[in-house]
Order: sequence, then structure tokens, then C-alpha cells
Amino acid sequence: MLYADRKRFEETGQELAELLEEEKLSGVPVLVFANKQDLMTAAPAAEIAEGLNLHTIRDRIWQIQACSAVTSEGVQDGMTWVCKNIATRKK
Ligand SMILES: Nc1nc2c(ncn2[C@@H]2O[C@H](COP(=O)(O)OP(=O)(O)OP(=O)(O)O)[C@@H](O)[C@H]2O)c(=O)[nH]1
Repeated sequence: MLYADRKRFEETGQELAELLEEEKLSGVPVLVFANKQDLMTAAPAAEIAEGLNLHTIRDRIWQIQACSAVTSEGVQDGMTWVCKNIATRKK
């Protein structure tokens, strides 16, 4: 997911919250890539986490990973997190 537009954080956060209510996704870990970090204009990961209200997620583990698809920085770290946490499903 790419979030470049700060005005849409609230809307995106709402959509994410609705998605996470889906029964099939119950307890499934959430990883958000804060992409485009090679650009000065990119919102920092902390700002995205705040904007999407990730800190209100209590029913599963979640992570926000700063990355750049252009330089590939952070991409591997995010995927490693997925591999480590994919089997953990909070009941
Ligand atoms: N500088 C930079 N550009 C990126 C990065 N990731 C994607 N882009 C560029 O951003 C543009 C949009 O990429 P898409 O994959 O179409 O993403 P999108 O979600 O449809 O659109 P955005 O809202 O721009 O994220 C393309 O020109 C990509 O090459 C990145 O990490 N850094």
C-alpha cells in the first residue's frame, strides 16, 4: 500500500479499520509499508502510523515499516517481519 496523500490518511485509516473487522482476517498480523522514503516529501512512518490510527489496533500485532521501492531500503525488513509473524494469530 502506498500512502502519499496526507489528506487521505483519515479515510484510509477508516477503510483499514473496516477491513480488519472482517471475520476471516481476525487476529491476522498487519504490516503497513511507509513507502517512498527516498523522497523528501514522503510522510515519515510515525506520521503515517498516527494518521491511520494504527495505535488503536489492539486485537492483533501490527508493524509499520519505512521503505523505498526505488532503493529497496526497508523492503526486506518488512518481508522478514511478515515471515516471522505470519503464523501468529491472536485469538
Ligand atoms: N520515489 C519513489 N517513487 C515510487 C516508490 N514506489 C512507487 N513509486 C512511484 O510512484 C508512482 C505510483 O506508483 P503506484 O505503484 O502506481 O502506486 P499507487 O498506489 O497507484 O499511487 P501512489 O498514490 O502514488 O502511491 C509510480 O511512478 C512509481 O514508480 C518509491 O519508493 N519511491
